[in-house]
Amino acid sequence: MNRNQLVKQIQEKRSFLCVGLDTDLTKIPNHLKNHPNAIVAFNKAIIDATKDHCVSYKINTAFYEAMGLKGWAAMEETVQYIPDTHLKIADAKRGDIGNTSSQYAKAFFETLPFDAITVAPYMGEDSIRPFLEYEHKWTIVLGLTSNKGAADFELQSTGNQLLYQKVLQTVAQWGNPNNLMFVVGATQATELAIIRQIIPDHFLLVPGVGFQGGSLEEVSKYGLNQQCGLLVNASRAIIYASSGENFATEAKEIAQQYQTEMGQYLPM
Ligand SMILES: O=c1ccn([C@@H]2O[C@H](COP(=O)(O)O)[C@@H](O)[C@H]2O)c(=O)[nH]1
Repeated sequence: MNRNQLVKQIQEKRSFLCVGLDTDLTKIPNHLKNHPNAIVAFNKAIIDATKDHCVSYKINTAFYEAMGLKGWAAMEETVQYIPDTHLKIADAKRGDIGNTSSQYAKAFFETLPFDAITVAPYMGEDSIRPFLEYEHKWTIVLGLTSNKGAADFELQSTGNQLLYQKVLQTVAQWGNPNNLMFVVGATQATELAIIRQIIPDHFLLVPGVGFQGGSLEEVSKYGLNQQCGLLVNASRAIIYASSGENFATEAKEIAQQYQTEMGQYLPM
């Protein structure tokens, strides 16, 4: 999916919501637990219920990898079920020496039909370059993450700027706003004004609203650009809105609430 297609989806739906499919067998409703393909059945119901209210789905691969072969199969079936109108993100946080990163890129962009993958920048340009070589695919680089540990390295000073700011400035030169995005946690909304000075045009993937307490209003105030430029992710707040048989209708309700609020903030 290219940038124009993504922006068109956002404009049509008046939503920049990304639903996170962090599906955990221990948390899905009891009536589904004995289903022979429980994770996929749950995910399909969530996708059917939320697809009119979001423009993207983010599969955090950890939840699937933890289940071994069955998990990979569930991930594959899930990503194939997501409509092509929606940006399909693998939240895999990969990155290694060049030839290994090439294999990661092949795994998520060719073997699996993801549009985007999250990548850690710590190993530098050659670890990210193989992902950027794919046309119409997105590399989403960790910038300023939502967790407390962001203070350990990302928020440390390196001369006249913070480490995460140096990452944004440097990595932005390796790609362009049509193939690169950055992760910025919603819990870091106050940094967004500075971030927009460094990377005014890039899309930002913003996790951390809902359970982690980030504010959609603050993120939108400081992070939106002329073409929206934001994908705000919520995982647990949507997929576990109810643990009963009504889980999908409750998930729809929460996704719709995010969509309505997002519509109020969108500039276009
Ligand atoms: O800085 C980061 C980077 C990634 N994540 C991931 O996003 C979701 C958030 O889930 P919620 O349930 O909405 O809190 C999850 O997959 C994280 O691994 C993040 O939270 N922060």
